[in-house]
Amino acid sequence: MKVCKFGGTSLANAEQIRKVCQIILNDGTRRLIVVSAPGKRYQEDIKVTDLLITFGRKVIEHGQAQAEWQAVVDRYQEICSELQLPPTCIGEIIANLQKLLQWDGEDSEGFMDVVKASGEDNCARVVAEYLRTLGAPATYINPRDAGLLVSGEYGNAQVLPEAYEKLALLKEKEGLLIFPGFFGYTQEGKLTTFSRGGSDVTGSILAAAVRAELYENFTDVDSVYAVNPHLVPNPCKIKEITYREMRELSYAGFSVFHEEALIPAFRAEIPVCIKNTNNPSAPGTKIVTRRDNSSRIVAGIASDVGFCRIYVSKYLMNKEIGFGRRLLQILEEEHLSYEHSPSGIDDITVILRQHQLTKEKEARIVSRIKNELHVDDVHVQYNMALVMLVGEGMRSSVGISARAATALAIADINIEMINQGSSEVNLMFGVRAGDADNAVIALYQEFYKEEELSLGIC
Ligand SMILES: Nc1ncnc2c1ncn2[C@@H]1O[C@H](COP(=O)(O)OP(=O)(O)O)[C@@H](O)[C@H]1O
Ligand SMILES: N[C@@H](CC(=O)OP(=O)(O)O)C(=O)O
Repeated sequence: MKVCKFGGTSLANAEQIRKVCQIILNDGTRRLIVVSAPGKRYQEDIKVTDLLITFGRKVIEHGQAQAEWQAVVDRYQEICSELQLPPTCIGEIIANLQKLLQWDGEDSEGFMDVVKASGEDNCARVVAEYLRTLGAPATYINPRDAGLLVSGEYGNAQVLPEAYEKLALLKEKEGLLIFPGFFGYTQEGKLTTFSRGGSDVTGSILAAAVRAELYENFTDVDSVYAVNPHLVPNPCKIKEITYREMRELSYAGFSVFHEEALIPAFRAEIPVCIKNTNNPSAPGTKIVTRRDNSSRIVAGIASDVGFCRIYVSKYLMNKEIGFGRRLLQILEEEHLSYEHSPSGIDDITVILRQHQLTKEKEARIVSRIKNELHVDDVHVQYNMALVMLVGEGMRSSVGISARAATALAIADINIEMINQGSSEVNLMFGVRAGDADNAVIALYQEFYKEEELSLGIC
């Protein structure tokens, strides 16, 4: 059995849904299908999930949001009528969406998750209905009935280990199973969504649970590229990439596959393939345990913005037992997660996602670090980007850091921090956010030279 996930771009309108259903029907082993909510139909369009978020926020703030609600209804109405689905289908969807208008004013975060999840839930109903009109035995599956149990952190659910046993029973069901992505239920029965882009996570969990022969993730590009295709035209295609490389690149900004989607598939050793709904015969990108890295040492280059760093210096820090622990404990007590912490003899930098910090929190942390750790200097710097070179082959290659640093110097980019992951699969540079794109381009030119591209090494 194959598990297939179709992203929002693959389900944006009736024409795309027709393509998706053809892909499903072309291969009898594609039986467990995960769908996202309809995505953008064109560049300036708005994804259904974003329409729903605007709707939910307005309901919370003003008690009603009729125009925003109608915008969501219109998207489904257009799809259902173009697919010529029986009127009961849109009737059921409108009834589901009407329930969202009757919020009782309690638990606004829980309400937002219910609102967001309705995007995938209704889309799964549409896809199942359309497949039935084509004569295929398709059933909509409710994640609660199927046992997709998750933790209760709204907007950031994590699958619970006990979910897998129940989900494995899906294998025994007949016909095509259409499963809405992006959400599950807590033990207490509360709907909770994964973080944004989380339908990839649902697909990976299901693939692991049913021990799928393959997890196919359908999107709108022919493959994963060595660099974001919006930054470099026609970048090198990645044919094979390891789970670890993909995990690092997803973390660092490859939005094509959710960073949390690798672990379930990896642990269950399920091969993953990223493919294009608009060009399904293209081989796509395979995510594998091992790859031959002799031809391509650097697998990919990514960047992400929105980081800040807390710089702390104190003479003889290296000799002070427990300094690092006490510093990180302050962050823990302030409910902050940190990403990295490169250090020197007398100083240490802690890098965080800056959305976690408010001005008040920053002031409190700085004052606690000063007063409790008696440091010489502490300051916070915002708007950093992390630029990451990733490749399993880097571990055994001499001179990668030197080449990267030289390329950045030639591009006149100031490196504010360098960090090499302990596994030596990644090399990370902290730069100003405004330099991130140029840094990626400079590194791409260094590691993917014209002549190599023309030799067909990519
Ligand atoms: N390195 C990369 N390789 C391929 N696509 C990338 C990369 N980095 C960013 N992307 C973007 O990811 C997009 C696909 O992800 P997403 O929009 O989440 O798709 P879906 O709606 O199918 O889930 C592509 O259209 C592309 O613009
Ligand atoms: N629809 C959700 C979940 C998702 O995975 O979407 P997509 O497949 O379009 O990235 C979101 O926009 O976050």
